[in-house]
Amino acid sequence: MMHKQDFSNANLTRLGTAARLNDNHMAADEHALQASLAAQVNPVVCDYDAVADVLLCLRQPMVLASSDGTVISVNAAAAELLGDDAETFVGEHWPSWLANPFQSEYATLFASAPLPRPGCCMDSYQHGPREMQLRRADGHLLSINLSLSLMGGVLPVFLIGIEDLSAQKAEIRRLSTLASTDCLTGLANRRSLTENLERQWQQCVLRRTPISVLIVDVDYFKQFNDLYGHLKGDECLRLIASALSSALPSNQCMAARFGGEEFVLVLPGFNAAMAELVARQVSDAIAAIDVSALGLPQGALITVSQGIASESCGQFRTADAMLLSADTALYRAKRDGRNRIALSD
Ligand SMILES: Nc1nc2c(ncn2[C@@H]2O[C@H](COP(=O)(O)OP(=O)(O)OP(=O)(O)O)[C@@H](O)[C@H]2O)c(=O)[nH]1
Repeated sequence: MMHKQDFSNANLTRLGTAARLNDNHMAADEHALQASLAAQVNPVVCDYDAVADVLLCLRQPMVLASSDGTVISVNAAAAELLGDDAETFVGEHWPSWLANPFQSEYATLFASAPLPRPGCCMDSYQHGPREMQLRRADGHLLSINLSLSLMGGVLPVFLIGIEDLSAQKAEIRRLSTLASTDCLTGLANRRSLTENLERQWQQCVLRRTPISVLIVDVDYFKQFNDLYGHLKGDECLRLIASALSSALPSNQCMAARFGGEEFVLVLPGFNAAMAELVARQVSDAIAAIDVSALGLPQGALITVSQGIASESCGQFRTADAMLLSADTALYRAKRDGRNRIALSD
């Protein structure tokens, strides 16, 4: 994975020594470039020995690299993050640790020129945290923030600060799942439904493809609760949710809990006839629920009523209008006796 450079000073973790050795071989124009660089960055000549010592003491993952990107020193925290002993990484070209596009960006920046190139934007060489991915020694990708600091002086070096973002990312994922999921059934919640429906609506209108919504409402659910108790009612809603998921015809379609004992299916690309077929599959999946698994007597029935509305040639001006029309159709299905499917006019 790592691109090892022939770094002849690899064992010279004392930067002062490295600086002196390199300094002897430096061409006159490189001196000139360094001088101009030092003037831009920090005119004070750095004590590299002290820098290296401080770096090793820091608890934050830090790497010290020469101006061509070769790693000179890795502290214990950085080694742990990279996934191997610190010495393993000395001599490597640090941009090779990164996933693209940052690997290419930094590799180009640091590979050819022994110094930061004159005229190149200084922000490329020193910047605050930038989010990217780093490949650990075991191949796993890690989300990180990388900060780059250029220390100008006799021999410019780079301090690379790394912050592991995995825990933060995992927490964001957890919270975002919580914010979009209905906690009882595990389906998408109403907030997520509203966002998804609006997005799908916009896309379908733009592509001139149909879109349908299906509202599914459990019949006589108050009676169910009264007869078998609220907890059984909760279990029943979970089984219904799983039946709805199983009836979804594609990954683009979504099942959500609208509220109470009401659910909505969003069917992008589906016209009225196709949506009706899905509604029939929903009825079949609900009829197939094993009531004995709920501890209900044989013969106990769970049924749903469904209302469908479809947009294919400008019937509705908004997604909400389509949803309202599906609700009106659902009301008709209830009024006409329940356990049936009604299409909007
Ligand atoms: N167990 C349980 N019951 C719920 C939940 N949310 C809503 N309900 C119940 O669902 C029932 C809905 O009753 P109604 O609106 O009268 O509807 P219904 O009895 O299904 O009658 P129709 O829809 O006309 O067939 C109420 O008794 C609510 O308490 C829930 O999360 N769990």
